[in-house]
Amino acid sequence: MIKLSPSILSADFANLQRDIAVAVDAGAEYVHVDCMDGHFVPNLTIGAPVVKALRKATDAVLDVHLMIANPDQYLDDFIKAGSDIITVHYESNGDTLAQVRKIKEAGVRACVSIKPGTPADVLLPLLPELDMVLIMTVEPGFGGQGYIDACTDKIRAIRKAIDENGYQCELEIDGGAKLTNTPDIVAAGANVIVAGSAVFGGDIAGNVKGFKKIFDEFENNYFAF
Ligand SMILES: O=C(CO)[C@H](O)[C@H](O)COP(=O)(O)O
Repeated sequence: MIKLSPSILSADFANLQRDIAVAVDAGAEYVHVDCMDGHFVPNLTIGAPVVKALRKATDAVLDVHLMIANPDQYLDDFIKAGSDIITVHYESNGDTLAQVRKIKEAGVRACVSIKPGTPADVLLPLLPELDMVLIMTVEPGFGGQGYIDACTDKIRAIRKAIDENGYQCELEIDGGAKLTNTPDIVAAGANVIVAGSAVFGGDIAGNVKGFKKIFDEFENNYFAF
């Protein structure tokens, strides 16, 4: 199943509960929470206290993306805050596999992300243990950037590895997804689409429904054969 994970980085920060409710009521499966520390990326956004507040504000699946230099320092906080999925970056400090295992032992789904300049191969040894993998399709840090086309080959490579080995691992992409390029992104093999500006810029419910329509069309064609 193809899922939408609206990135609240582009939502109204004074009305997160409202904007999340509109997106979820319109059919979004996950809610993507971009946590940035001003070190791993040149932007400072959301910390564990806000995730904790969001946990009280919604029953939606909180898909928490840690763009932080030192996950080991903060993993406990994000686990206790009520994250459903936690993504750590392969490029962050520490032992990525140990971080994945810690997340899973806490009963939280674990995901590892790579930046656009990191080859997909680094994920291959991790895939058997992952609930999800996240291919960044923009340089992490800011919403509203253009999709980097060169990342599509990485989506294809990871989809092939997941399918050939029968791994139970979702494949998420993050950055620059619009209604126009999403058909190609899902055709390449992504099954969780993060979209920020394309969801929260304008009519939130209408935008979510636009993505869902594309997903439905793809699934109907795909399963028709
Ligand atoms: O992680 C992010 C930036 O680091 C954002 O989630 C991502 O860029 C989504 O925003 P948009 O859909 O507007 O590109």
